[in-house]
Amino acid sequence: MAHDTHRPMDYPGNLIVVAAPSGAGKSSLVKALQELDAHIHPSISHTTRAPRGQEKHGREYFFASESEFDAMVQAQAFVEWAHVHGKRYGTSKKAIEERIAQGSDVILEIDFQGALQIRQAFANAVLVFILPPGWDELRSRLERRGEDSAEVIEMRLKNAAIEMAHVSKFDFVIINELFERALFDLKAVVHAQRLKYAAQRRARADTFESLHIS
Ligand SMILES: Nc1ncnc2c1ncn2[C@@H]1O[C@H](COP(=O)(O)OP(=O)(O)OP(=O)(O)O)[C@@H](O)[C@H]1O
Ligand SMILES: Nc1nc2c(ncn2[C@@H]2O[C@H](COP(=O)(O)O)[C@@H](O)[C@H]2O)c(=O)[nH]1
Repeated sequence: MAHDTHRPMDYPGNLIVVAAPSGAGKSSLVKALQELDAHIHPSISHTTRAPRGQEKHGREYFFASESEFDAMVQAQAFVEWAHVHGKRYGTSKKAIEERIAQGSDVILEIDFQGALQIRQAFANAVLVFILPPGWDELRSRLERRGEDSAEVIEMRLKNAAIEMAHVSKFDFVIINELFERALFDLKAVVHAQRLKYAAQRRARADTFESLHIS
């Protein structure tokens, strides 16, 4: 939906994409991961939904009006964007490109549509899907969180079934039943991604060196 640019991914930083049905626990896991790992930086998305609770502009999201969001779409400012739960959400180029170009790892918490757009633009991004242990638990997490109306919770549960139908397109699936276990699994994915691409970048550097190309 966002754009059709395909680029070779040769930035020194890694992109980690985490998608999940609303309430599965991705924000909680990503926050815990960031506390353990100073090299991971969050991508702050833009959204047309209203702030809830203690959310602050520029911290959880950049809250945008429909016309501001339209202007960004027109200006091709997004690497991906999608309609999610009746609102629009998007990742700006600014949110990620500078960081990965400087060698930082950036983590995106986005829906499956956005995740698949990121894969088109950044072939080396790793896509992780977080599953809740079951429907009843997903509902009770949304209810216990207490941030959304009953109507919004129903819509999010309905959309969860659509999201879950795309799980096979992801590189890794983590079941967030025991929080610490799921966090351990997410850390393992990040480490594996770093090792994989560090090795590839080294191999490429060696190849260039042996060909005397700098
Ligand atoms: N393993 C877990 N066991 C029990 N509760 C959990 C677990 N993981 C997260 N939660 C709780 O479930 C609720 C939803 O979690 P969270 O807000 O992280 O979900 P989310 O996937 O980021 O949702 P959204 O996409 O709507 O932002 C929160 O109240 C959180 O504390
Ligand atoms: N495609 C994108 N999806 C996004 C982005 N940021 C968040 N999201 C998705 O929205 C839902 C709902 O979030 P909430 O904060 O309103 O609960 C979330 O589950 C993500 O899947 C984005 O930049 N692009």
